[in-house]
Amino acid sequence: MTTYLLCGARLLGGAPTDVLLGEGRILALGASAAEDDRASSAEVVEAAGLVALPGLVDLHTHLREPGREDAETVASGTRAAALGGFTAVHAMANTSPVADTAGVVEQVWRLGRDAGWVDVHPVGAVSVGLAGTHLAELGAMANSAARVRVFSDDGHCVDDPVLMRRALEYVKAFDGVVAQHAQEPRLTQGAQMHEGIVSAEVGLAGWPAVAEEAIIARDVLLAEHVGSRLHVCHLSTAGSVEIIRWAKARGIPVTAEVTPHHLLLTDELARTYDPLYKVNPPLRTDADVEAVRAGLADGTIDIVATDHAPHTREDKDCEWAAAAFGMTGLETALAIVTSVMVTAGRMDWADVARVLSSAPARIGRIDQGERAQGRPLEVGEPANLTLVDPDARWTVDPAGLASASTNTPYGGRELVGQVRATFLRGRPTVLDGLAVEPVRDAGALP
Ligand SMILES: NC(=O)N[C@@H](CC(=O)O)C(=O)O
Ligand SMILES: [Zn+2]
Ligand SMILES: [Zn+2]
Repeated sequence: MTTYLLCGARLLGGAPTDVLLGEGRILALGASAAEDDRASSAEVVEAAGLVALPGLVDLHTHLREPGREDAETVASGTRAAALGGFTAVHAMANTSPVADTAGVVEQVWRLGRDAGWVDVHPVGAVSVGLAGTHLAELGAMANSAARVRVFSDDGHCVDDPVLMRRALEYVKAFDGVVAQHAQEPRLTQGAQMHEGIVSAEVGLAGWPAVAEEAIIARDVLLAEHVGSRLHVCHLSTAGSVEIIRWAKARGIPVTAEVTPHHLLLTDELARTYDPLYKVNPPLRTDADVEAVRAGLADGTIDIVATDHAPHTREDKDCEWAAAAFGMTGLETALAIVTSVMVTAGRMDWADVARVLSSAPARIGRIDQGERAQGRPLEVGEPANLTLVDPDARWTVDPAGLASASTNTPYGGRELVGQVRATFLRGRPTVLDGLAVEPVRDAGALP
């Protein structure tokens, strides 16, 4: 088997170190790496100046297969993920058919394994058909080959408090987590964008912050009541950050995610009437952006998740009100976190490794190793890692991205931080910023 010697990589942004990868694992670090017998035949990867991070893990990706292969497939979306530095993604359940049975989650898991770009961990639906009335077969999905641990009706809110309570109780049996799309449906009927000064001025129906905050407040209390893990998807308001901060101080087992777009963009962009900026939850105000940045920096918000939501031209190239909600994000996520948090001095690379790898891996229960304990990149750990040029400036070209859909809101924008290489179990899926080949080794290491 080929071994790879990464020369002079800065582990988590530290001093330059050599890293030897082989047999799917990190074989050696530092001076011993180059001296190791197994390094003599290694392929050398020049990594001077590059930061080595543990392979990124996305807890929230829409891969659209089965059902909307015109927007994305497991193969196209996971190739985009590898180019974005990811080695694992959680595939959301709002497919067609919905991933609400063991059969569908196993299908998605197999498609991911066959594609070989990243590990695909299917998310199971909470309710049958995402309809919000009957609990899906959570246990069967958990016990399937896909080993589902994250359950979500994402795209829809589990608004019935009794169903939410039952789901929280049920997933305890297999250490699962319910990931809530927090949106009070009655408060957001017909809503098109954040409710505020801009919505009033442009004349689009408003989506009040309270529609998100009311559900999060209810759900943290439910999680406390039943003693079960709750995860809050794509939190977007200052008030939501306050509620999570309060809940954590109280010891409630809640985790929260923010998307790159909610860390960067605001509702001012709706003035363009360009549906590229139409997303659920909506882009909020400057004050909200500042609150989610502060919440991420102080650990109130646990992770960054992309909510990569590819849509076809037919679904996006139309007037605002008719367009689908969602934007792509796998290939720009790391650069936005770098630009907004690292270059700005609010987070270091160890923090990036936490919010984009170890914390999402732990929430999704996808491995029990050092990475999940927050100590990635140790000898013996799976060789899932990403090399980033921390200073590279690049301009986003929608046509140059690998996703099958082009609905990125960042076209023409200059970002800092570029993925140069991604390794999945010791094999490169990306080298020199280009996709190499998938890893077809039938799954995880023993
Ligand atoms: N985020 C979005 O705007 N859209 C998502 C659904 C979701 O994440 O709620 C989608 O599936 O398109
Ligand atoms: Zn959602
Ligand atoms: Zn989503």
